[in-house]
Amino acid sequence: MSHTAFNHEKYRAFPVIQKLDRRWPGNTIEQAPDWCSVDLRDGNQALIEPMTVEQKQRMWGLLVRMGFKEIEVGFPAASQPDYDFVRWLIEANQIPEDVTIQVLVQARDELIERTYEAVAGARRVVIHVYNSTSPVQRNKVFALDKQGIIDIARRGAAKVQSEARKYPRTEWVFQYSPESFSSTEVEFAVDVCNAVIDQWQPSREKKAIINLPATVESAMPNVFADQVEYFCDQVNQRDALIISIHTHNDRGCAVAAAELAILAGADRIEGTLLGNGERTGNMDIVTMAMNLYSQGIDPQLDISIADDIIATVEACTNIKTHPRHPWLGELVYTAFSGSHQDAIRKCLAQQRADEHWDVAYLPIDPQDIGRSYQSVIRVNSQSGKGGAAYLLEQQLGIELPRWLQVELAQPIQTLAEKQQGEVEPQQVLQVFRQHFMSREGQYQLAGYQIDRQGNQHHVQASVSDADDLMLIHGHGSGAISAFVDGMHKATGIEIQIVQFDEHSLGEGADASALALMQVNIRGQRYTAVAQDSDIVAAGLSVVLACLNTAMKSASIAA
Ligand SMILES: CC(=O)SCCNC(=O)CCNC(=O)[C@H](O)C(C)(C)COP(=O)(O)OP(=O)(O)OC[C@H]1O[C@@H](n2cnc3c(N)ncnc32)[C@H](O)[C@@H]1OP(=O)(O)O
Ligand SMILES: CC(C)C(=O)C(=O)O
Ligand SMILES: [Mg+2]
Repeated sequence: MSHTAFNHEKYRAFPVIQKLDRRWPGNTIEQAPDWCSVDLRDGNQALIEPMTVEQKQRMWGLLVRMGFKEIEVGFPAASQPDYDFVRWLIEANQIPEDVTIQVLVQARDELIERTYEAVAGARRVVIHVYNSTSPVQRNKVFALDKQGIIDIARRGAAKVQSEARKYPRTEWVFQYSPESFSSTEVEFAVDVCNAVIDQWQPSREKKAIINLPATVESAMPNVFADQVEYFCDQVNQRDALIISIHTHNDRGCAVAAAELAILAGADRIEGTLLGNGERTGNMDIVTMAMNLYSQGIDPQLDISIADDIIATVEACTNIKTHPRHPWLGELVYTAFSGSHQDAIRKCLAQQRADEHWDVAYLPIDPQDIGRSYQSVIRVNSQSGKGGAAYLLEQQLGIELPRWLQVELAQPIQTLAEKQQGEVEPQQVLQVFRQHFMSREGQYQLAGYQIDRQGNQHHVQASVSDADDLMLIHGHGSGAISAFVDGMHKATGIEIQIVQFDEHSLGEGADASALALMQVNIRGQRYTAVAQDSDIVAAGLSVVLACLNTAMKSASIAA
């Protein structure tokens, strides 16, 4: 049944920009932009419970560790915690030489004055002033015409400038945002910014920052790129400006919009870690940085400390990270499905350290961000033979032959379906031991002796048969075939070896051998694995283990 309130006719399409000279589609990103974290401001203002000073201090520590050189630390004129935090940074000497703090303020005189008081004594500060410019803000919020909006911007810019003169020991950088830029007529956005630029008179040596926000993301990223390219072409004194981008994620494209904006000529990106921020969040800097990293570009941020990033963001925002969050989510380097596991296993086995990364389904090496290969492949009912084999191989340190992978897949699938969930690596090992390495059975190897003449082997072995001890003699081209011959003579059971593999486990005094075998007895196949410190004993024992498995089945026992 349709819901009458759900009516698309309530909305209209975003106006198309008639831009026939667009150049950005042919550009590429070749280096990281300047980054500015706004976690402590835009991220903070969107939280149910804004960060305490302690949480802000913790977030600050992380941002510095990651290598941010510009950090918007708050809106100090808005609240006492914001003010106190900024004072702590300055008075406790917490700002490294190469890091610049940024503070946000509305274009209002009393707030600008308080903002300067808050940052007094800092070495270098970006004063970020803004007012909103879009039609809905002009008409409904500010009830002003275009000139009225330009006047707010110019007056705010002038006030920022005059206050700065009162604190000559600080190096001031001025930043202006036409808030709601992407919903503003782009020609008018240029006019407003030109008024601010005219006031500030920046130069190539002393640039101003013009920050272009998609305060609410309202159109596709290509439209935003057109707006940014138009702006960069038309704004005055482009070479005296740093063009910054501040996108939000209302349509889920904040990162894409920021990337296309770089193609369109922007220099700097504002965003937050893991995308916290108003509504659906700010542009996620971690995602954009990792997008660059995975293309061979140095992101100039340390994302290798992924677990630290997640733990700190979660502790400061009280928001959990989605397990499928791009690049950092708990599940993004994990494959449950069979064909993915198979491909990952094969590619990982061929990946060489001196070659570019080229692994199907894994866009980067999970180890780069501290994830182990152990967690790459996980097993549930969607998994094929490769998954369980991979987990077992990780634990045993051997490569399972394909025929045994197939054998192992069946009991693992049964278990996965039975428990309706993930099969842990330990369970895979348990199933393997239960199914293939049982030491119980009628026949056990008690001792052996081998004579070799040329290619001929003669085996004399003692095999316990329940309470008796059988002495067997056999001949063959190898120790195993000679033993099989002896067992045939002693029991009348013909054993045909279908598959046989041997691996050594461990090294030195602790080394042992693993013998893997599949036999055919009276038309049926049986599989077993035996382990022994002696490689020949492992090979003979696995014959008996296969025979024991066969003896337990109805067809042989009968
Ligand atoms: C897109 C963004 O994220 S912008 C940043 C938004 N962040 C925040 O607002 C968080 C911190 N802000 C606050 O705590 C408060 O807004 C304060 C303390 C700064 C100011 O509070 P108030 O004085 O009550 O004003 P408020 O913010 O509600 O704004 C209302 C008034 O300021 C004017 N105003 C709002 N923004 C601006 C601006 N950028 N420049 C100039 N005037 C502005 C409005 O027109 C309105 O004027 P009116 O009272 O004459 O109608
Ligand atoms: C203050 C501005 C830059 C902002 O946060 C926005 O427009 O989203
Ligand atoms: Mg914002």
